[in-house]
Order: sequence, then C-alpha cells, then structure tokens
Amino acid sequence: MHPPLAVDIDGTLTDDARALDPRVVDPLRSWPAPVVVATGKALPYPVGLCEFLGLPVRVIAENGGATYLADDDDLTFHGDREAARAVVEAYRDAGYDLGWGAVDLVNRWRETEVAVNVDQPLDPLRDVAERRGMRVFDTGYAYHVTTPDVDKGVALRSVAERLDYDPAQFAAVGDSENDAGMLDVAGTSFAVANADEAAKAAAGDVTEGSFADGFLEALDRIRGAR
Ligand SMILES: O=C(O)COP(=O)(O)O
Ligand SMILES: [Mg+2]
Repeated sequence: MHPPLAVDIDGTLTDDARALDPRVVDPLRSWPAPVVVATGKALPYPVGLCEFLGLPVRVIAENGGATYLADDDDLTFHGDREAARAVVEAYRDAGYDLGWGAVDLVNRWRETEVAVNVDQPLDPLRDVAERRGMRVFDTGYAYHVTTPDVDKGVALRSVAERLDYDPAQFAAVGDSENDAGMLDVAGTSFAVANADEAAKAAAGDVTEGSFADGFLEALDRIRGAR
C-alpha cells in the first residue's frame, strides 16, 4: 500500500538551478495513491505542473492560502490578502521594492499573500509584518508575507479530509520553513538534505541526498516502509 503524497516543488522536485529534475516525472505519474503538489507559488504554477506531468490536479498553493482538488472541484482561499498588501505597501513606503520588475508574474495571480524577491532586505520586511500581525516565510526562493494561521499543514488537513484520508496517512517531502506545518501533519515526512533547519526539525527524517536525489530517496524509503 502506497500512502498519498504531499510534495513541495522548489528545492524538492528541482535541481540546484531550480529546474524540475526529469527523474521525478515517472515516479510521480505512476504513484498509485493521490499526489498533492504543495507550494508557496501562486495557483497557476502547481496547476500547470500537474497538467504537464499528467497528474490529476490536486494542489496546495500560496503556502496553504489556496487549495484546489479536481476530485471535488472546489477552490478555497484562506488568508488576509489585504493585510499582506498593507505590509508590502509599508515596505515600499520605507523605500524598498518587491524586486520582481515591472511585470510581476510572481504576484500577478496570487490571491492570499504577497511574495518579495530574496535580493531585497529581509529585516525591514519582517519588522513591518510583525507590527501588523503577519508572518514572513523565507523559503530560500522568496520571502512570503502570509497570514499566521495559514500554512501547508492546515491546508493538508483540509485536503486529506476532502480526499477521504486521515492526514497522518500522508507522506510529505519538503525543504524549507514553509513546509514545516505539512511535514508535521503528515504521518511520514522527509526533509531533503538541502532543507533549512525548520524543515529538518519538523520532518521525521532527513534524506542523505539533496534536491531531487533526496526526493527520490524519500520515495524509496516510503515504498520500503510499506
Ligand atoms: O516559491 C517559493 O518561494 C517556494 O516554493 P515551494 O514551496 O514550491 O518550495
Ligand atoms: Mg520548497
């Protein structure tokens, strides 16, 4: 029996240059239980990934702010978008920039949070966010201004229920602090070797391999455990 999977994208299915590692495609496509793609990215990215991988669309986007399951055709949003925007406005007013250029595709389709480029200063962003009761996830790929009670773990609970599983039946793999909630909620969880300390602390185990090597190793161990 294979457990359902909850899988992060950046740093987990990718190589060290952020490209999808082609070796993950067949194992994901042939996994005999549901696969949920769980990411900090805006909804179109994981939806597109599922479509092009040939997977049923089951996604957690925006760090749990948006979830969509083709199974129940239900799109849900959680999170205070206006509060996230206010944080970013205050950050801008203080002279900083989101760092994505004029056509900001990173935030264009984002509904519940705002992301800032990691080449921008983090401390003033955290300051403004904290003062306004918001949180910043540093994924290593972006700084996400999010609502504190929303994360991939909360979203995984909801998704599991909608798929008729207990969240503890899930196996999850991730690489950064935005995955910690999901790694905690899943009954079996791995952080890949390149993961940050928060993900490693939340995961049941840490792989020897990094990036997609770590992901493939985690799948072997998940299969072996059954
Ligand atoms: O885009 C990011 O900041 C992180 O994305 P991820 O959750 O898929 O790793
Ligand atoms: Mg990641």
